[in-house]
Amino acid sequence: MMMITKEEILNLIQIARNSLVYSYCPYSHFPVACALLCHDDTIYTGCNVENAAYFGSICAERTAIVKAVSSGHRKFRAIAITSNLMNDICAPCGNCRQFMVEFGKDLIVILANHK
Ligand SMILES: O=c1ccn([C@H]2C[C@H](O)[C@@H](CO)O2)c(=O)[nH]1
Ligand SMILES: [Zn+2]
Repeated sequence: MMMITKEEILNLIQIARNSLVYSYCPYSHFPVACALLCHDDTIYTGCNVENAAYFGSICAERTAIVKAVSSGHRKFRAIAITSNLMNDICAPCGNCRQFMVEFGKDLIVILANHK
């Protein structure tokens, strides 16, 4: 079983929250961001990047995974996902869940509200 410390969790959530400002979401007006912790402790951030062809939009989670994989990382420990919702969490879509499980079934998924 993969382990993660409380400090690592809080750090990932903070980094994800800090990346919300980069979200490009002129169509949904729903900013989502995340922080992906690699096996070697490298962290990649991601945000949703939308497109006028809405189904061409990419979610925050896949942005981070694609950044990491295209930089040589394939083993991940955890991902923290957040949005601008003060009192609710944002759950990853099916496409992103498929992307996550592709690289390991024991990824720790942290869903955080906005501070
Ligand atoms: O877990 C999620 C859920 C939604 N979105 C994005 C996709 C789209 O840009 C917007 C509205 O669904 O939020 C993400 O990035 N991650
Ligand atoms: Zn998604």
